[in-house]
Formats: sequence, structure tokens, C-alpha cells
Amino acid sequence: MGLLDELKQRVLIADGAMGTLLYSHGIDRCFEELNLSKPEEIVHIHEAYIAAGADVIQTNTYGANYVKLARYGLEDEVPSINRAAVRLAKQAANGRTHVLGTIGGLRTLNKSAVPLEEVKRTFREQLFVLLAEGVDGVLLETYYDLEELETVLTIARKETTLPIIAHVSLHEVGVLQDGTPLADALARLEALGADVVGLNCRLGPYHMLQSLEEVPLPTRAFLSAYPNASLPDYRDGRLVYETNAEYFEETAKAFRDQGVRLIGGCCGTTPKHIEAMARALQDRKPVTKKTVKRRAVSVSVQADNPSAVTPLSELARTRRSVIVELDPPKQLGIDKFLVGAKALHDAGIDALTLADNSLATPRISNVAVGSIVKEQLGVRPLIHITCRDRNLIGLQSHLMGLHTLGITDVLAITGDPSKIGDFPGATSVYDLSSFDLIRLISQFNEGLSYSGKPLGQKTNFSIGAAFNPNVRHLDKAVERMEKKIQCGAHYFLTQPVYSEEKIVEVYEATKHLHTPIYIGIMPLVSARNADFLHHEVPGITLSDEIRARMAACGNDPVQATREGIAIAKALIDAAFDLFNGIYLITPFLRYDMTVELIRYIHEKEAAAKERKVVHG
Ligand SMILES: Cc1cc2nc3c(=O)[nH]c(=O)nc-3n(C[C@H](O)[C@H](O)[C@H](O)COP(=O)(O)OP(=O)(O)OC[C@H]3O[C@@H](n4cnc5c(N)ncnc54)[C@H](O)[C@@H]3O)c2cc1C
Ligand code: MET
Ligand SMILES: [Zn+2]
Repeated sequence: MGLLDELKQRVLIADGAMGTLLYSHGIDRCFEELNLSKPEEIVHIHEAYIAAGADVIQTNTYGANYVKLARYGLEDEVPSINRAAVRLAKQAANGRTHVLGTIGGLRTLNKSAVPLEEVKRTFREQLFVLLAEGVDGVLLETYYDLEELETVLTIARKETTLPIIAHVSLHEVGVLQDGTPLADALARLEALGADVVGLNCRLGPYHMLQSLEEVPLPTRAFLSAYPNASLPDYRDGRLVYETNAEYFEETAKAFRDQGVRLIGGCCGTTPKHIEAMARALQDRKPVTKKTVKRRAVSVSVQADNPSAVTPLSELARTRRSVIVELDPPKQLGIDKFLVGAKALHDAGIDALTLADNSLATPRISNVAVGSIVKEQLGVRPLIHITCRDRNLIGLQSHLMGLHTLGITDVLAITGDPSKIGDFPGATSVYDLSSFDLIRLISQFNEGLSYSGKPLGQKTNFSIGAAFNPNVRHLDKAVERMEKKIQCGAHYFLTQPVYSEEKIVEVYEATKHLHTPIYIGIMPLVSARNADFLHHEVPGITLSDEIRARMAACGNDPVQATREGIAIAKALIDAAFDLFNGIYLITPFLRYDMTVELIRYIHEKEAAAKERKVVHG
């Protein structure tokens, strides 16, 4: 009888973990390669699960895809490893047991780590081998990212009429990491043609059962669950699970009562766990009715402190807006910095932007000085946040801290890599890319953490992103902007631009976006500064004319300052009618220069208004 016909009649027992049982071969090795080098051991594990009572087993192919095998230099072995896996599982099954061809998810926390095109290519290759070898069904398991699972399920559904089992994995009870409730996700998978929908891994029975309480019985499909043995413990560099096989006896009944028809195990489970479940469900009688629990926590909470100030993106949409960067000091003591911040504030700025250890060199925390300028001077701080210095835990804690301090303006960037800074040996974290960070902040604005857990409040961050127009292919940089907008960016700040032609070029290349851009302008301070930027900073090119003007100042600092300001004013003139937003970068704490430029912008603005009145 086919798998689905059997599921119509009774609860089926699946197998448990494969990887966990192969740990003894070393945690850093490729478990799927053992299909080739230790086939008898794989057969032995399958047989142990069948002997324990499994009606359904899965091939040892969880990570047998191009991306994961490439980590071991085995990318050319996708066909051989998958072929061997099906043969070994079929040999063990010997016609008594259904054999599912397993394909595991690629994306875990970092959505951008594997682009969808790569997901599709990798998936197809593995799927075709498994189907060609004659599996009885396909098991898509450990998908944290619903977009990825929907994508691969759609492909699989087109390619085969065999049963498809689609499993998501959760970090939190009842929700996926993008905040989608489990019930909605499973309904979407059923609508895309999955025959069995459910969840595996990460959670032990307790949290998985809690998650399932909110899930109704599917209309056509069946429910499945492959819990981990427990929550993991970390000992001596490896994940360890409780050896609690007896606990699975009670657990199996509870899963059945939630409407689950296919029950197996994931990480930490062994044939003993499966045996306990098979024993508990000897009659295999399924439930056909279920009372669904309503979600206890509503995530649609309001922002706790709705921002009283207009977001910078809105300002730049409706009027001239000037923001100025003044970087926190590299040494202790902020007196001079505060004098500069006050001077800029008095000159009339909309926000003070504070870099996050730019050029990967430590400075006083921008949150500390941001909070001080906000409280003491009434200045609006715009806090840069890099992905370099904080892991996913640190970033979320940082965002919660900013929200708590009432700071809502942030710039989400990748960050200069550590190796260019004062501590080249320091790790660059990069758990997230700038795209992921923008998405994370957007999700905070929905009241959800990265794992989908409710935060209790919605944040109201206004999300800036970086745009570097000083690149060879401007169209590629604009594509990155478009992607950042899709991820939730509200506006952009550019790297400093040093030619009037470039300003026009940027305008032409971005005018279709309708997303405000603050154009970056940084006054030059000396001929050496100009040469350094031109020759040594990747992507920045100064025109011959500008370099000649700075060179003509020789070593005279007063003249160089005057010339640097004159050049910056000419750039402001070029940008004035094209961009509402101007982002001035203060070089070397020389706020006297940026103050003069702020005044220049305001005077220009006043003159333009006057002209309008006269002519209007
Ligand atoms: C306004 C602004 C503020 C900044 N503030 C800080 C700061 O506070 N602290 C700090 O450490 N750094 C800062 N930087 C520097 C920035 O983090 C680095 O330049 C970083 O490499 C780019 O980050 P991103 O978020 O702009 O780029 P992303 O768009 O996230 O790009 C990240 C990486 O992708 C690659 N890339 C980018 N564009 C292209 C392209 N067109 N084609 C191919 N590959 C590309 C590059 O390798 C780049 O490093 C700032 C940059 C800008 C523009
Ligand atoms: N089913 C696979 C195994 O047991 C994958 C588990 S989830 C990481 O090894
Ligand atoms: Zn698992």
C-alpha cells in the first residue's frame, strides 16, 4: 500500500536521527560521505530503526547537496552520494518499509547566505538523483526559512507525483523566524501541494507539542512531527541530548492527540526512542477531530513610544534636510566632541550621525555619546550599526538598548572589515549581512525578534542604509539599493562624492527609486588628504582639477581649509536641486568646516525661497 493510503488509515512511525548516531566518526566530518565509505554502517542504522518499529525511513542525504558537500571538497559527489544513500536505505527496507529521500534546508539564520537561485540549482540536482533512484517519497526537512521551503516544494511538486513531506523548523514555540504563525505556514505548504506537513528538529517534544496545539488538522494533507530528543546541551564542543527514550512513550500519544499521523525523531533520538513510540502507539489509531488552542500571545502590539519626530526619510522627501557626521573620539574624554556637537546643533542640523568604529578602529561607543548628545544638547543622534562587531545576540540586544534609550534613527551597514583597522587580528563577526540587518530591524518594527519571538512592543526605527556610488559599475550598486529597499530600508546615505558629474550620475541612476538619498559631502583638509583619498581609498576618485586646487595650497592650512570648503560648496551647488538630503561628513573633528557648510546650505535655501516668493 502506498504511504498516503496507509496514513489515511493509521498513525505511522518514522525513524530517528542519523547524524547523531554518526557522531562517533567525528563531528567535523561529512556524514553523508559515509554512504560511500562505510555503507554497512548506514545499512545497520536503518535496520536498527526498522527493528525498532519504523514504518518509514529516510535516506542519509540530509546535507548531500552541492553547497554542503563543497565544504568538504565533495561537490562532485552529489550524484554518487545520493545514489548510494537510496540503495542502502532500500537494501535495509527490503520492501517492508517506505523509503523517503531526504533533502535538508540550506538557510538557517542568515537568509542572504544562500541566494534563491543557488537554492533552486542545488535542490534540483539532489532531487533528480533521489527520484531517479526510486524513492517512495520526498522528505523536505529542517527548513527555518519559509521562502526557501516554498520555493523547493514548488519545484518538487512539479517534478513528481510521489508523496512530499514538508517540514519547517522553529526557534520559538508556534512561529517561524519571520513571525509567520506555524498554522499559517503549514496551510501554505498544503496549498502548494505538500501531502504531509509538519515540523522537525530544534525543539524537543514539549515545545513542539505546544506549537502544534495551535495547528488545526489539515484539510487534505496529514500532520507530522519529528521532535529532537530534548533541548541540546553543549559539552566538550558538541551538542548533547538527553537520553530519555522512555519519555518518548508518553510523548508519542500526545503527538497523536494533536492529530499527528507521522511521528519520528530528529537530533538526539535513537532506535530506543522510536521503539518507545511504536510501543505507545501499538493500535496506531489516529484522531480525526481536534480542538485548536488560540494563540496566547498577540504580536500586534503598538509601538510603546511612537516617535514624536518626523523620520529623516520623510524630512528629505518634503524639505531640505541636513545631517552631519561627527565621529566619536578614539581616546577617552568627550569635551571637545561635545563642543563640536553643540556647534553643529546651533548651526541647524536635523541629525548628528555617529559612526560605529569606522575603519574598524575602536572609538567611544556611539550609543554612549549618542545618548549624551540627545539628553544634554537635544541633538538627534543617528547611530550607525555594523554587522562586524556583534553577533546575532549582540545585535538584538543593541537594538533593544537603543529602543529603550528612545533612539530611533539607525544606519544599518556591513562595516569595514577588521583587517583594515587598528586590530587586524580581531574577528569580524558578520553573522548578518547589511540586508539581513535591515530585515532584522524591520522585523523589530513589527514587534518580533529574529527568531519570530514577540518582543512585547514594536520598535519604531527609521532605517537608513548605505549606498556607495564610487564603484566601477554603478548599476550594480543601484541593484544593491533596490534589494535594501525590499528588505525595509527607508532612506540612504552615500559615501562622499567628489565630482559634480558623479552627483548628476547618481541622480540619474536612482531617480526611479523614490527613496530619499542623503548625498555625502566631505570637505578636503589638505593636499595630502586629497591624495590619500584619491589613491588609497577604494572607489574614491577626485578630479584632476580638484587635486590641483588642493595641491596649489601647499602646506598652508588656512588656504587649504578655504579651498576645501570652496570645493565642498561647489558640490553642494551641484547637489542642491537634485537632492533634498545632504549628509556632511566632518573630517578629523574639523567641525568649523562643516558648520560653515551648514550655514551655506541654509543661506542658499533661504535665498531660493525668497526667489520663489519674488517670482511666485
Ligand atoms: C554612509 C556610510 C556610513 C558608513 N559608516 C560606517 C561605520 O560607521 N563603521 C564602519 O565600520 N563602516 C562604515 N561604512 C563603511 C561600510 O560599512 C563599508 O564600506 C562596507 O564595506 C560597505 O558596507 P555597506 O553596508 O555599504 O555595503 P553592503 O552593500 O552591505 O556591501 C557589503 C560588501 O559587499 C560588497 N559590495 C558592495 N557593493 C558592491 C558592488 N557594487 N559590487 C560588488 N560588490 C559590492 C563589498 O565587498 C562590500 O564590502 C560606512 C559606509 C557608508 C556609505
Ligand atoms: N535527519 C537528519 C539527521 O538525523 C537531519 C537532522 S536535522 C539537522 O541526521
Ligand atoms: Zn535535527
